[in-house]
Amino acid sequence: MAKKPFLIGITGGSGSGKTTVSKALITRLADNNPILLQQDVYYKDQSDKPMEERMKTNYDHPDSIETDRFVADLEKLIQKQAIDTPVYDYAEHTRSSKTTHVEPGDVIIVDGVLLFNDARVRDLMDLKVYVDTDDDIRFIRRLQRDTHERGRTVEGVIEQYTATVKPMHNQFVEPTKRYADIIVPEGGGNYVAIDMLMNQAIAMVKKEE
Ligand SMILES: Nc1ncnc2c1ncn2[C@@H]1O[C@H](COP(=O)(O)OP(=O)(O)O)[C@@H](O)[C@H]1O
Ligand SMILES: Nc1ccn([C@@H]2O[C@H](COP(=O)(O)O)[C@@H](O)[C@H]2O)c(=O)n1
Repeated sequence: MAKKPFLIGITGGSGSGKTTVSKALITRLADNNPILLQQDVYYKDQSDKPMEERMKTNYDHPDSIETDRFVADLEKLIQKQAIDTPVYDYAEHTRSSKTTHVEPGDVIIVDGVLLFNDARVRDLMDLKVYVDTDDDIRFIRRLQRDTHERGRTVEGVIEQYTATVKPMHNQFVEPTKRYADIIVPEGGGNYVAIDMLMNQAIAMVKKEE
């Protein structure tokens, strides 16, 4: 029987450094067949809605994610089956018509802002990590990233952050810190924590062999 993959879930507020940590782990675990799955690609399709309506969606509420499909895909990867994930377009606030084919791996790294919100998702994780970065640093990073990479204006980022991102963070993200096995301060720059996570993943993969 194929060995069970080791699943690491990485959550934390928007701009905390989840993706940076996840990608650093993928690089360090290159010899252990790692794959990355981002919860963001499971934001619900809104292609049937006009842009004006899409811009009003609360993307920091758990209802904005297609969690049933996300759970089903995670379960398939754990059973060593390949999946086809949606591709998300932040500038258009919806999915593109493409999909990404993902082959199963021995280490599965999953990152997402609302990752520990659903008990079904939490229960699939072997190691749960919360990246903990100050709100003001997260906001500055988000402002820079969203204006450079996600097609947003400065005014739009500030408005969205105040209206939904911050209140939903306090309601749905920060409280899930209590589910974490490990809390990583400052994210991407914390090489000690990233190396510890890498060593734990390698040890668990070897144990399963
Ligand atoms: N330690 C760091 N120092 C400076 N910039 C960082 C650091 N970690 C992440 N960033 C930058 O901040 C932005 C958000 O980081 P990212 O890893 O995408 O966060 P998240 O996935 O939690 O939203 C990115 O542009 C990234 O390059
Ligand atoms: N159409 C969308 C979809 C999501 N967002 C924001 O993305 C954030 C999560 O991604 P991070 O990489 O920052 O963790 C989340 O806070 C949503 O507000 C968006 O702006 N537009």
